[in-house]
Amino acid sequence: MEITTPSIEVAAKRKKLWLAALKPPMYSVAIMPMLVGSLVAFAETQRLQAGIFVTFVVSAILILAWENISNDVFDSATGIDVNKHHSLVNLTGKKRLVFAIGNGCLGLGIAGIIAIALQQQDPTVLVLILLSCLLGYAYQGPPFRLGYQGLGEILCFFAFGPLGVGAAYYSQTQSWSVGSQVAGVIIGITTSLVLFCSHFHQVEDDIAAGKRSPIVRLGTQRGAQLIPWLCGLVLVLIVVAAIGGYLPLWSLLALLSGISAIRLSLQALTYHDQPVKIFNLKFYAIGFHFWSGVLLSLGLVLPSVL
Ligand SMILES: C/C(=C\COP(=O)(O)OP(=O)(O)O)CCC[C@H](C)CCC[C@H](C)CCCC(C)C
Ligand SMILES: O=C(O)C1=CC(=O)c2ccccc2C1=O
Repeated sequence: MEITTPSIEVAAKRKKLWLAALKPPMYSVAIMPMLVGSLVAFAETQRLQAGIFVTFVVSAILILAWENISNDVFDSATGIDVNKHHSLVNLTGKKRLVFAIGNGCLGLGIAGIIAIALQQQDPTVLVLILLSCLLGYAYQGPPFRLGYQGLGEILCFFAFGPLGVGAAYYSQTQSWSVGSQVAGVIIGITTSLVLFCSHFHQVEDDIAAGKRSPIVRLGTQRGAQLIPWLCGLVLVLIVVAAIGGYLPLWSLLALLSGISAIRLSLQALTYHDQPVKIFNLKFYAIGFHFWSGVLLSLGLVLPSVL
């Protein structure tokens, strides 16, 4: 039998809390719009500006870090995070420092986007990303706090979808295309699905803090029933985009993510009203987001390399 001392247990628990606070898997939602938008440009033009791509990915990660760090600060003011032990504010007890670090991330992220805009002598990308950040602030910051009204998924759709993917495409081509916007809609829906799935285990805390998340509004059962329909919509859009010629036929590879969609739907339908079992639903949704995005990306690259 393994003997563990209390201090080792405490350290392991603390490490777990820090990992939960920093949410490493979540950063795939920042990378995917950049990857897909840039690869739609590559599929259409056979060119990829690697420096711009890397700068954009790093900036997107920094901007998402700001969103998450400042989320803990704003939520500490409403009392919604009292039971959230992995809130950065609860973990450190240093609200001002946490806020300053978050704002530092935002500053660095925007600096990267400004560098792209300056290199291209074109402010379009900067305007699109500033708009995304504005939506991100409106989600959680005063006086808006639109996430508390259940509007987060709509903001999330536009920020990561048409705006995020559109900005990545524009940074490569300095033009627009229907294909990139169709890809934007697909990424927008899968990203909003992650946010939607993050509410199931928080219904009680949300009601107590006056947050009317979509799951508080719909109830967990109807919320769970919506998930297969949203996954199905994504898969239908992939078929329509590929058959309609907006994306390469190889994009149909992304249909394989249907396996993740089935796992996600089954988990939601089975455990929707059991917080202890449903707390990790958002990671199932990240799985669907990840595989649909990666396989779509593969489908965008393969026609040029085969
Ligand atoms: C912070 C977000 C969700 C967390 O919400 P919640 O308060 O329920 O979570 P906790 O339970 O952990 O407290 C995500 C909010 C997303 C937002 C609507 C849109 C963000 C836009 C980004 C700032 C823009 C990113 C640009 C880019 C990568 C294209
Ligand atoms: O902590 C979370 O639950 C989320 C964090 C986050 O950055 C994000 C971004 C886009 C969609 C959903 C989410 C979260 O759910």
